[in-house]
Amino acid sequence: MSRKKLKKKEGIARLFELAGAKKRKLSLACALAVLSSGARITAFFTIYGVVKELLRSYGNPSQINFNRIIAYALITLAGVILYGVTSYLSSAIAHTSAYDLLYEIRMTMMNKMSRISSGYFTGTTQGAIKKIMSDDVEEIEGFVAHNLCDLSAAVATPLFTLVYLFALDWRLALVTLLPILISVILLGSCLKQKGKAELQKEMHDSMEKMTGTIVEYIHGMPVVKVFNRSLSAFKRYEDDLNSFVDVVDRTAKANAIPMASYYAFFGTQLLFLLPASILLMSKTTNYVYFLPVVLLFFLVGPGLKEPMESMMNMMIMSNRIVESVKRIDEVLDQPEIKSDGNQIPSSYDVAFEHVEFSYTESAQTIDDISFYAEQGSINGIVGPSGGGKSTLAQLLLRFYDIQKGCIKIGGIEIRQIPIDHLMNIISYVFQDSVIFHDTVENNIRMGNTEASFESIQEAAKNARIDDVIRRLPKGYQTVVGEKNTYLSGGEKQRLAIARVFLKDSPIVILDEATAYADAENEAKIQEAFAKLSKNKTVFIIAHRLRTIENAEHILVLEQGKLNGFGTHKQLLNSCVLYQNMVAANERRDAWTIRRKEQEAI
Ligand SMILES: Nc1ncnc2c1ncn2[C@@H]1O[C@H](COP(=O)(O)OP(=O)(O)OP(=O)(O)O)[C@@H](O)[C@H]1O
Repeated sequence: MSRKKLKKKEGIARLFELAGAKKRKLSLACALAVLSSGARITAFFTIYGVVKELLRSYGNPSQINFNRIIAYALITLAGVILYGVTSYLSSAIAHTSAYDLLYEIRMTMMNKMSRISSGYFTGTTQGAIKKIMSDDVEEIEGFVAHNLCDLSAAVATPLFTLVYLFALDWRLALVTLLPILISVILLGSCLKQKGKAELQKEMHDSMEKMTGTIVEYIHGMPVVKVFNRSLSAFKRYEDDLNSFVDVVDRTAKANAIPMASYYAFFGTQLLFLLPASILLMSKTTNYVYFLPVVLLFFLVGPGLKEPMESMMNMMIMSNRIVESVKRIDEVLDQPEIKSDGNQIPSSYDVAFEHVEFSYTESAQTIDDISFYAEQGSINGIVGPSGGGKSTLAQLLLRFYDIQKGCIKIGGIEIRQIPIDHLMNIISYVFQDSVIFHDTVENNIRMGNTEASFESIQEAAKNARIDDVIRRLPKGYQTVVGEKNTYLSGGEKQRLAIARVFLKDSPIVILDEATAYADAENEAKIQEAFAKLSKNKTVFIIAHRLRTIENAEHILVLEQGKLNGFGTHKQLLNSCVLYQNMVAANERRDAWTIRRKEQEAI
């Protein structure tokens, strides 16, 4: 499917496109629904045939053609059976297709999200994505499972009926159609009303905002509790809820008059049919032909109300899913991080050449940075908070694309390296390691899905976490976060280091965590990391300068600029900022020692 082609389609047409290979199944369900609607109305016409036959032989029963009546009875029976079978099959296929579609859309979106720039996933978009992935996709699933086939049937039933009625008597058919036409025009004007699409969009925006606030409220619950801000945090949710109620209220008001007139006209066929039939009857000479026709119109005319009504409801529903499909497309249309070439580096030295990057137009986060790190070297990145350390490291992984300069690995510009390969040759241990709600084994296996259990254990031993895992209730099969099996921050980081051992990539980035700085854990992380660093190009974002004293190079970053570059010794002689940082570190260590001495007295 070409993206160009996808962009042109909207609503139901786009839904079929999203269904991919499953769209044939979906079309089959709709075709069966149309067939079932045809079968459903057969009885009306066979009854008409029987009445006509009986009237033709009125006063002379011997003239009745019983074979014809039996044929009508058999057609009616066949219609009933066909209706039962086709409507069952249509509903069953629609339900399975709906779940297939749900799966397809969610997988396409998950896939897409793994290729979108990290810059897209800010606080606000997280709530929106949650709404799209759950609410909008569910709405589409509901529409496909319950409404799409009904819509096909609702269109087909009145269509079949009207064609037949026109064939019988075009004048009465026109009279039957008149109130329906008036209602449809009223409803059409209601749906196409100026500002209707905006109102629909406003409703979705408002729901998105509400979901975002709930997600943020739940994520921030510990902070809310500690600062006793439950009421004010809840107030924001209440405000969002109120604006949602306001949009719903305005939508209801905008619909009130057209919808009321629509319902008033709908189903008034008898009002029109009665005078028209009396008029036509007064002019006919052939009662035997005309009476069953009038009877059929009286029988079928008001019956048109039900399928037409569901058709209108379906149209309103399909109008709603247009917005849901649009929102899914907004995510699917996000630009992807793509590689411009297919070059594979054969060595793993890293070079930054006049690199510039900013998140926003107002501030330069990385400002003209150049440095060279040899293959197998250990490189510390230090500097005041907010200086751009994490950003610099993330640029190597193309979490964001730089605006000026270039970054090379093994002499190849990283844009020229296939993105999957780039991810394979770099490992990143984040400050706050993300551990998934899964077994410990599977959490480590993320580093290499093909790995044997023995190599997973080996990686855990190297990361100094094997003993902790063994103490868990089910060892490596324990699901993290379930039944009170939690890991501490430091343990989580060691589990993340185990992943990196298993991945065994030639370039490693460690974002050192300050939060888990107890002596025992720090020593364990250092031990694990020293082992991991052998023969790899390593970047350590360090908060404790001790960690990187022996590094080949230390980059000192301040407000996005490279303030100093060299070894610990070189920087002590040449970089004032580094000297100050070392002095501050020493004061902190001395204070810690003094405090320990006081505690010991
Ligand atoms: N996703 C983002 N969008 C906009 N600005 C951001 C984003 N992430 C970071 N920044 C800003 O970029 C600057 C550098 O942040 P970065 O996290 O790289 O600094 P850091 O040196 O790693 O800080 P710390 O030592 O506190 O972790 C900061 O001013 C920060 O506010």
